[in-house]
Amino acid sequence: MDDKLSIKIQQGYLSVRYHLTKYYKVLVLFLCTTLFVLFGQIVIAQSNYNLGTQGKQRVELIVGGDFIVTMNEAQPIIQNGAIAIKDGKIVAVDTQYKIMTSYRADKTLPGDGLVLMPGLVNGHSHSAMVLFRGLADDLALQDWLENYIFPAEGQFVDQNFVRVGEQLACWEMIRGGTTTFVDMYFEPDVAAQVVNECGLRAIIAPSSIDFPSPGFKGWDDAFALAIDFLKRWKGKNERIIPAIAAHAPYTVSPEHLTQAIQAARHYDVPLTIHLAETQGEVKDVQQRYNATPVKHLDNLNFLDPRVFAAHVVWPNASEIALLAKRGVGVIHNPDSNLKLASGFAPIPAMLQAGVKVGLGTDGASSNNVLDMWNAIRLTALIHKGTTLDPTAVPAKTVLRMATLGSAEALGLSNKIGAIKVGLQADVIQIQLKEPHLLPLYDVISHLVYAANSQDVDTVIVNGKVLMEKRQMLTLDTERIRREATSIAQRIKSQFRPSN
Ligand SMILES: CSC[C@H]1O[C@@H](n2cnc3c(O)ncnc32)[C@H](O)[C@@H]1O
Ligand SMILES: [Zn+2]
Repeated sequence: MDDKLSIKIQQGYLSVRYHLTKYYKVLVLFLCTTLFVLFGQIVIAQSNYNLGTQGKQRVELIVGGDFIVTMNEAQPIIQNGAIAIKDGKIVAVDTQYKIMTSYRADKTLPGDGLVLMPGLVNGHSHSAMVLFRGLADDLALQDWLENYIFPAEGQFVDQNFVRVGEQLACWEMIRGGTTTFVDMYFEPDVAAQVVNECGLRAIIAPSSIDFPSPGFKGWDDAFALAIDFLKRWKGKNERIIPAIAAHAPYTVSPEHLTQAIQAARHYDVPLTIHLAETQGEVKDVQQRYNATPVKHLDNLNFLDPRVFAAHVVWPNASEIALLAKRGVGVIHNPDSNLKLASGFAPIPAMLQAGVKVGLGTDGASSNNVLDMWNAIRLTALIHKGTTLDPTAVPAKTVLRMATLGSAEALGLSNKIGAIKVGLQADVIQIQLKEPHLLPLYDVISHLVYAANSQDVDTVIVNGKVLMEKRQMLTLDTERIRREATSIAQRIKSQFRPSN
């Protein structure tokens, strides 16, 4: 029958019928069935979703990785893993399947082609010195410090210098996967404000030294400001830990070193110092105090677990034993030690003795980058060369030093340094797809010997994403570039070294 409309009067009603061909009847039947099936599927999906989300715990963030390198002895590497983050802390570490079926998150950062690991902990830096990057190279420590750096600091370091320098340093550190750093410098309130805004975690240790430094006549006024700073900041911000810094045994008198450690104990804060950095320092301290630098500090009752010392290139065997016994942390800065020709710190012997050893970059005018991947790679290489032993400081040990090792040395391992339930969520994702990371046999090997700072894909501190897929989220990088360039122009035209 042809399609046609027929209108009839049937039993008193007006009947409108549309006569369809066989072909159209099949089509209508097909459409109705499809609609019915689709509707059924929507109902089933909705009830599955309700069932799924009802049983799932809500978290803020889920972060995945093809591998999680945890630094937790109990579960060192998890394949196809993920973590759940709530209130800035890690609340679960497991396989992706377990995490995805147990938690629902406001945001998920999938882990395909990525390693998830603890953020890097830079145990020694002078952040704002990035503005002196490349100003004085190829010099020995004393010449570099006395004739170039101290004069430059006297001439240019002020609040604006530290604000811009700190921002530039934080930008560089976030790009490279550093999530916590130690800042031993000037203008601590400005530094703390920048750290607060950019989202990193930092120990901020205002410098005290026995002679004039930017803004100070000498030790007394510098130390008074340091105490004032720590009284105002201690316990105020989860990510900002105030500390005390005494420059070094050759620039701070025994009375002032004693004052520093007493204050650190009284206010219960960390204390940091440059120690046994060069052979010249060992000679100088020996002559003045009739003791080698570590022994000199021990004679002053200075050494305890709240102290962490940068460099320690020239300790003798009994001093290494003393550092281990007193629980002092040591921060190894291989780039700086090589560039200033200070020497090779006896890291294998210190690890063997049980010293808490972490890694740092030092300032960007003795390095010249705040790049922990360089420090990791150098540490894994130079000690093999100096000991003629290829098993010295293996890859796994170095990666531990850059994360949990530094955290232990700084007294922060109850908060950071590993991917473990209860610790703060300071984690990074590293890409594994670029050619220098292919093929992949051993993820730890790649992280130590092949990866670099540009492989850092995403950075999270305290559960907050600071860089996502290399996109900076908390700093105005264009403005920082402009301001840093303008300060550098002034330094270039006005700086006069003192020799
Ligand atoms: C008082 S701490 C800040 C002070 O230390 C200077 N400094 C930077 N790097 C080093 C180093 O390797 N050894 C000794 N002193 C260093 C920095 O320029 C500040 O003046
Ligand atoms: Zn230093």
